[in-house]
Amino acid sequence: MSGITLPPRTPLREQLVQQMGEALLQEVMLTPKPGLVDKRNNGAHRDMNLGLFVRSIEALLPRMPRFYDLGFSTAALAPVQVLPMLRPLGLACEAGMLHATGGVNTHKGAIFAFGLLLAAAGRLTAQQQPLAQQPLCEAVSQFCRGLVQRELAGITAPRTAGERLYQQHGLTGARGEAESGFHTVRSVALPTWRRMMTKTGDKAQARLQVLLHLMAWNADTNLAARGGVAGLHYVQQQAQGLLWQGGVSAPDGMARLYALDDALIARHLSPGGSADLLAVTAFLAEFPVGEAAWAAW
Ligand SMILES: CC(C)(COP(=O)(O)OP(=O)(O)OC[C@H]1O[C@@H](n2cnc3c(N)ncnc32)[C@H](O)[C@@H]1O)[C@@H](O)C(=O)NCCC(=O)NCCS
Ligand SMILES: Nc1ncnc2c1ncn2[C@@H]1O[C@H](COP(=O)(O)OP(=O)(O)OP(=O)(O)O)[C@@H](O)[C@H]1O
Repeated sequence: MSGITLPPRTPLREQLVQQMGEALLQEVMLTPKPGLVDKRNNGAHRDMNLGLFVRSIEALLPRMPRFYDLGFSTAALAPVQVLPMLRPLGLACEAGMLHATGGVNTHKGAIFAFGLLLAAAGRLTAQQQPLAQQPLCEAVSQFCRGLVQRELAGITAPRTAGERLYQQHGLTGARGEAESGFHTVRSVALPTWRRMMTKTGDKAQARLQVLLHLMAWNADTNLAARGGVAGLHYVQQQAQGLLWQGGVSAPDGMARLYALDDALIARHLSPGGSADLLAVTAFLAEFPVGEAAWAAW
């Protein structure tokens, strides 16, 4: 593209893409995740398994630096002008995912979220702003300003689950979460992560507790697409009940988690959106990075 200033191939860009890959791998390997693909089973999915997720991640990562580069080279533009330029990259990523998975949607939500986050990181770096959680999420929110109103409010013939669920129930899904600057991640998941890491330092247990909190409060359109609003509320109530009884740290916490896994599988329910936000939480937990990390010392 002529006239576009691309960033130098800095270690920072490669570090961020590596952090994204690690976050996605940690998410799918975490076990037991109720209703989701993990090392114990394929959750409520007939068309997915662990190997497919790993192949999908391997297919996605080489495409992700483009989001950072576009965020960097468009740093002088108004944020709302950037999202339409990111969309083709996102759709190409989805095509790459579907090619790698034989047509199975493993990371649609993750591509959207991480494409925005990497573009935000590129924008902040070009603007010499600190790479920390708050400015990163604020930049994502600015990219997506008006997205729900623009893409969902006027829908007459819904083509996707997300569009249908907005029309029927006003659920905003991945778009709403991104436009809010990942509010659920910042207000629920990251505080839970920090609290658990301070309390026990056990990363696996902290991630399971984060997932439970996300399942308890996130309006996950994957659940609503599979089980209607009743299915979404069932999972939220079950997760809230488990947390109320002490969560994963309770003496019978893990046994209750396995039982919830079996219950969601029996009901064909999969909290895929919460799984995506779990990966976003793991990614953001690494920030501040770069100069901001040194400045934070
Ligand atoms: C914006 C997209 C992902 C919305 O897709 P869709 O209409 O199916 O919406 P929906 O929100 O139901 O689901 C998408 C995925 O998001 C995840 N998800 C569901 N609910 C939530 C939630 N509350 N919070 C976060 N993620 C969620 C699920 O894994 C789901 O598979 C899609 O339309 C799209 O534009 N994809 C191309 C990628 C792109 O635009 N990238 C450019 C920005 S980088
Ligand atoms: N470990 C995981 N297991 C299952 N789904 C996950 C996992 N991690 C993330 N997800 C998310 O959940 C989505 C898969 O859920 P689901 O299969 O309900 O979506 P779908 O493919 O759109 O629906 P359907 O399979 O009914 O056509 C993926 O797009 C992904 O965003």
